[in-house]
Amino acid sequence: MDRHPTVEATAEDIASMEIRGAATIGAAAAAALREQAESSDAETPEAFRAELRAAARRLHETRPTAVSLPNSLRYVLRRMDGTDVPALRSSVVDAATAFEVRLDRAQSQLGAIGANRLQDGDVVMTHCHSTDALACVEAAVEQGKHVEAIVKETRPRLQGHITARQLREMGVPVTLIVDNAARRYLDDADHVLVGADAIAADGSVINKIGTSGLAVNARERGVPIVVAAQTIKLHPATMTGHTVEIEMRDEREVVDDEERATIGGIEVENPAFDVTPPRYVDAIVTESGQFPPESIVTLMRELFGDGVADPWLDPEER
Ligand SMILES: O=P(O)(O)OC[C@H]1O[C@H](OP(=O)(O)O)[C@H](O)[C@@H]1O
Repeated sequence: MDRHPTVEATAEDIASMEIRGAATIGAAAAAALREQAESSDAETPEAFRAELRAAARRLHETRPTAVSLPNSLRYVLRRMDGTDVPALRSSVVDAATAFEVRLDRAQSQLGAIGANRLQDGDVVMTHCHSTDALACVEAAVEQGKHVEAIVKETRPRLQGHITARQLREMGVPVTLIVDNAARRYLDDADHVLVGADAIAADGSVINKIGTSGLAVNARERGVPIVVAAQTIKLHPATMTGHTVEIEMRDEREVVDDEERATIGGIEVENPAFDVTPPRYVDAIVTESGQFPPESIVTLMRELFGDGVADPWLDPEER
């Protein structure tokens, strides 16, 4: 069997952002590997392993920035073990399921830790849509705290609308603003609360484009910047000096072809993420506790000290 249709569909949905958000992408990738394993008709262990690696490669090539995707694939493929196909299959199924359970548990632990930073009556300003960041607000609300939110709409994909909807479902009063209004409304905010697609070893935060400008403005206004990021957002390759690739997305997300033609010959750039240096970040909240950005490398060494091989590559390519 070649790639399972679910792998292909998941890959397409990640690329088109039908499936989006770093944690959600990681969970979807693990589920797709499980589907591939469950339906595999490989007759030899080698064929099974090759199939799983091919599926992981397809998922890996979809979006380059959120490290939860390779961390998810790594988690599952490293646990692929056995001398026959049934054993290999069940190791992959178990690993994918364990990964999903871990994600859920990590997010609720992180939420409880992040909620401690929020006081009754606080106002948070959000950027984009982060399930990790929202877990902090949800836990605070469940503790009985009244929290309000100023939600940046987040051009060009308007993920702020998802954030606004989910906050309303929690009963949180929401003020939606355009991105350009953020500085004006920072005076009304007690925290900037964002997620992350990747955290580098020096504590830099790679998150939705606009995060770094927001952080600089928040620092100037004296508003603390909190990043909610479970440990699958830690980018192990940055420990050895690799940089994080910033995804450039389709120009038509910024301006459609018709409008562009009326403007005349212009260049359009659409980076999906930017890098916020650690000096603009007050705390990174993970399921293992909260850290000043500069000390996140200690946690990274603990979690990824055993190396960061890419198990989706064929053995001869590694
Ligand atoms: O894992 P959670 O916290 O849900 O999301 C983390 C981050 O993923 C999103 O990226 P995109 O919308 O997929 O480009 C945002 O940048 C968000 O902060």
